[in-house]
Amino acid sequence: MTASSTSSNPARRIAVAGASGRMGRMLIEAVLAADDCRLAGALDIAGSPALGQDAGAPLGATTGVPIVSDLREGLANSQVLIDFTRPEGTLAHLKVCRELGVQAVIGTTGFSDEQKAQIAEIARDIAIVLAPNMSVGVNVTLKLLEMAAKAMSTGYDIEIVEAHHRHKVDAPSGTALKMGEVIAQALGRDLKDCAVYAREGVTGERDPSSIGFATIRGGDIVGDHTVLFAGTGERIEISHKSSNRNGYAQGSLRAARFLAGHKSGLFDMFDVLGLR
Ligand SMILES: NC(=O)C1=CN([C@@H]2O[C@H](COP(=O)(O)OP(=O)(O)OC[C@H]3O[C@@H](n4cnc5c(N)ncnc54)[C@H](OP(=O)(O)O)[C@@H]3O)[C@@H](O)[C@H]2O)C=CC1
Ligand SMILES: O=C(O)C1=N[C@H](C(=O)O)C[C@H](O)C1
Repeated sequence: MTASSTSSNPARRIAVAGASGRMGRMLIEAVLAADDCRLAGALDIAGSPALGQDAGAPLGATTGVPIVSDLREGLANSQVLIDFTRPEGTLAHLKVCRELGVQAVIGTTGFSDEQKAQIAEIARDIAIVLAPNMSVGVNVTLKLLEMAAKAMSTGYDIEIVEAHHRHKVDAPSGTALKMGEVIAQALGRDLKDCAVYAREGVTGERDPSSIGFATIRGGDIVGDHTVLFAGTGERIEISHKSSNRNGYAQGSLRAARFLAGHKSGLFDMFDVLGLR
């Protein structure tokens, strides 16, 4: 939905955390371009050289919204925070969101189980969308994987290969892990018991119940994911490739619009896109 805002349907007031990051800049551009959204705050970490700049400066735009590190100041006028930062930053932001009653769309990846549990606890008070990949294409791919895994539950070895830019700090990607979880669940397995994250030396033969992961880091690759179902005499590859970051930003805005109808609860992009 990209309906223009009206007096009965006012624009969503959105703050962006990690405003000077790769996703932060993309999100600010997307918010400024959306008729039904308004940039209401921009946050970055203390010490960032971007602090004090107009949030639109990298785009050559003047928004009147400065990038600040004070969370209460950055969130004061906002209904939703869109956060693509680091796990510890996101958790700190969420605590203030809960205090102020600000909703959150979280794209950050690399959370520990304990950090995920903290997010779930905060979602008892505010509505949150948490997803390791906001793009429509990746979420449809997850549904395809669910179907493929059920149909190829025996006789096929499952390997997940992901490739990202040289700056990415977590591995495997949040999306690759989610793909693994979806496949494991479809097969009645627990990813914790069957994931193989590295192979080196004399590893022995492949355990047929395992789900393998391989990680590539290099250059400016935006985000590629391929799941291989390798059988005898045939193999199937299901791939998604992002060629820019706009799909992640547009998915985040859809999530921000979706949250308008919710007071509390933890949601993902299946909820936002009606894929559940
Ligand atoms: N869900 C999805 O669809 C997608 C998820 N991601 C995830 O989003 C996250 C960010 O990715 P990307 O934009 O490429 O990363 P960047 O490193 O380009 O940007 C991160 C931003 O967060 C800031 N930051 C770093 N640490 C903290 C902290 N502790 N508290 C507050 N702010 C902090 C950085 O500031 P500084 O540079 O000064 O350190 C920077 O502005 C990653 O976890 C990535 O995996 C990415 C793309 C899509
Ligand atoms: O860091 C990135 O760039 C991306 N991170 C997300 C992930 O870890 O899955 C999503 C996307 O692949 C880009």
